[in-house]
Amino acid sequence: MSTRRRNEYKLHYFNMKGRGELARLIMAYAKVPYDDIRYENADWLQHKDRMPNGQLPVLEWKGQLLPQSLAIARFLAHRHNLAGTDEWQWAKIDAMTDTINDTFGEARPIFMAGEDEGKKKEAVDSFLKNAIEPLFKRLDKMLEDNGSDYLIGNQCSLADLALFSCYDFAAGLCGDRLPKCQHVAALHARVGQIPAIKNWVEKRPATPF
Ligand SMILES: N[C@@H](CCC(=O)N[C@@H](CS)C(=O)NCC(=O)O)C(=O)O
Repeated sequence: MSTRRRNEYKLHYFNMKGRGELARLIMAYAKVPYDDIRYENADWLQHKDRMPNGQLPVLEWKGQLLPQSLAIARFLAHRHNLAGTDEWQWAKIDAMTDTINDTFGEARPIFMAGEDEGKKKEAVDSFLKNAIEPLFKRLDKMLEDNGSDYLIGNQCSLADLALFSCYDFAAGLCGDRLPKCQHVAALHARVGQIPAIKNWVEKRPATPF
């Protein structure tokens, strides 16, 4: 009989950062072991009907399946001390996380372009111009004005991990074309230096974007 303890959580997603990496980052930050289940595109249709919305990510906890990346992130943030110090701060963290997460929808045409390099370039240009540049510029100004090391309040929260995840996702798609926003880049570096996050980034499976 195996004495190995089962992990409390299972995260179901594809082998990409996308909408799943935020949950992985939270669990890395909280040092919670979990099953990081990654589906290959070719196998996905076999599993699709088993998922509540027919999409991923899905968090499995106590035999139940929770869809929606932000519902998953909020649940984990509340359980692992990333939800701020009071209800108002949480509302601001939540709003910021939503705002950052909106960029994933804007990246969809890049994936829809398939092998068409011309279309792909157009979609990357549009993603940068319409989603990433306005977001990063707004956040850069906000960080400069609030003088804090973090987006909301004075400690790392879900919003900072969302920014870290979005930054890496955008870098994976746009490379060195990311806008140069010094406060945003400094926050990304600061989060990347948190030992548990650094450890995850160094050890995680190769994950393109
Ligand atoms: N609003 C959902 C969107 C989920 C979503 O679009 N998932 C995509 C991957 S990022 C997916 O499962 N695509 C495969 C499919 O729809 O069959 C969330 O935030 O989790």
